[in-house]
Amino acid sequence: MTTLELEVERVAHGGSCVARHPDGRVVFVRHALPGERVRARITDDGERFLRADAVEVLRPSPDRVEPPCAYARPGLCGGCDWQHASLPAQRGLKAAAVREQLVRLAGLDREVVVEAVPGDEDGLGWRTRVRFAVDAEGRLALRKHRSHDLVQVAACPIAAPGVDEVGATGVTWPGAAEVEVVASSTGDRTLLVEPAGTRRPRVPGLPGVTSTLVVGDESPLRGRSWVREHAAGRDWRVSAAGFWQVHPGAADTLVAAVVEALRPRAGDTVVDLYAGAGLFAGALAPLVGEDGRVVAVEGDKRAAADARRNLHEHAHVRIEAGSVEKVLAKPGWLALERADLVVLDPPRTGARRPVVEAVARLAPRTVAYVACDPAALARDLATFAEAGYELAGLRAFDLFPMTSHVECVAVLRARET
Ligand SMILES: C[S@@+](CC[C@H](N)C(=O)[O-])C[C@H]1O[C@@H](n2cnc3c(N)ncnc32)[C@H](O)[C@@H]1O
Repeated sequence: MTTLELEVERVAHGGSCVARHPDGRVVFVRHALPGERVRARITDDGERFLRADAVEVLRPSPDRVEPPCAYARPGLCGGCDWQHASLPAQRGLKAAAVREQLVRLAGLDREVVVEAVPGDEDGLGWRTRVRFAVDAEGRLALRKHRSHDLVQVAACPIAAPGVDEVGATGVTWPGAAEVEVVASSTGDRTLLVEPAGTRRPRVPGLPGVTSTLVVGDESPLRGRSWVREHAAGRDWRVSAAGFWQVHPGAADTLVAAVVEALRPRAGDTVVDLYAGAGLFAGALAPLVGEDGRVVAVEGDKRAAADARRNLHEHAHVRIEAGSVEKVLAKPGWLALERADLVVLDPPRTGARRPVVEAVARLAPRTVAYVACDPAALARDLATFAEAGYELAGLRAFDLFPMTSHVECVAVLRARET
C-alpha cells in the first residue's frame, strides 16, 4: 500500500479534492477537505493523474465533522462524498465546483449559492429510491467507490425512513442481481427486482410493501406497476421504474424555481423537454390558461403514458412521445415553430448542441434549464451563448446532501440586439 503526505487544495468536480504529487501530477483525493494536510493511500496510479483516499488527517479543516454514517470511510461504501464536511461546508464545496465548471466551460464567472431544500435540517433520511446490489449469499449490499466490490450496510442514513421500514436488508434475495426500494411521498412501498439470470428470482414477502415488480416481466408480481407521488399541490402517477425526483422536497423546490424563472403569462406557448411524468408541464398548464398551450416531450414510453394520464384534464397540453433530438428535428412538430417559454431537464449528459440550437430556433423569450451535472450545463450554456441566449440567473439546490451532486436551474434570456 503506497501512502504519501499531501497538501489538499481546491475541490474538484465529482467529490474529490485536488492535491499535487511530488512528481507534479494531480492527485484526486477523496475523504479530504480543502486546506487539510493528509496521509493518503493511492488507489489508482495513472499516467496523467492519480486517485487517493485520505486515510489519516494530519491537519484538519475547521469544516471537518464526524461522518454520520459508519460506512462513509475509505474503502467502504462509495455512495456519499461529503459526510465528513458540515452541511454548510458541503454546500460551499458544491458551489465552488459549479462555479469552476461555469468558468472553465462557459467563460462565466459568477458567485454561486447552493440552497438547502426547505425543511431539510440534517441532510439525512431523504433518499426515497435506493438501489441495492445483491452479493453471492443473496444479501443486499451497496457498492464501493468506482468499484464492483460490495459492502454490507445494516442501514443507510441518507435513505428515507420508508426505505428502511420495508426491511429489505434483513432478508435474502436468491436469484436477484439488484433490488431497488422505492418509498413514495404518499406511502407506496415498491420493490423492483432485477433477475441475476434467466431464472425468476425468489422474492420474499415483506410487510408494508404495496407492490413488487420483477424487471422484464409484463405485469407486476404484486400490486400495481406505478407509484403515486404528491407534489405541486396534486398527485402524480409515476411508473415504478420511471423517473421521479429522489429528495422528497425536490419536486416542489424545482417547480417553484422553474415558475419563478419563466414567469409564464396567460396565452403563452410553453415547451417542456425531457418531461418525465409531466411535472413541469402540469405546473405550467394552469398558469398559461386555456388560451395558451403546453407541449411536453418525453422519450420513455411509460413516462410519456404517465404524463398523458396525469395531464388529461388539460385540453391545451399535448404530450409528444419520442426522443427530444428527433421530435425537435421533425418539421411542423410545434405548429407555430416558435415558443414563448422552454423548460428543459435532460439526463446527466445534458442537452448537447443540436438540442440547444433547436431550442434557440424556437425563439423563446426565456429558457429554464434544470441540470444535475454542472459540467454538462456549462458546456450547453456556452452553446446557448453562441445561439444568442445569455445566462440571466442561476440557482443551485442541495437535492442530494452528503453526496457531491447538486441541481442547478439556469435562466436564459434572448440577448437584446
Ligand atoms: C431528469 S429527468 C426529468 C423528468 C421531469 N422533468 C421531472 O422533473 O420529473 C429526465 C427525463 O428525460 C427522459 N429522457 C432521457 N433522454 C431523453 C431523450 N433523448 N429524449 C427524450 N426524453 C429523454 C427520461 O426518460 C427522463 O424522464
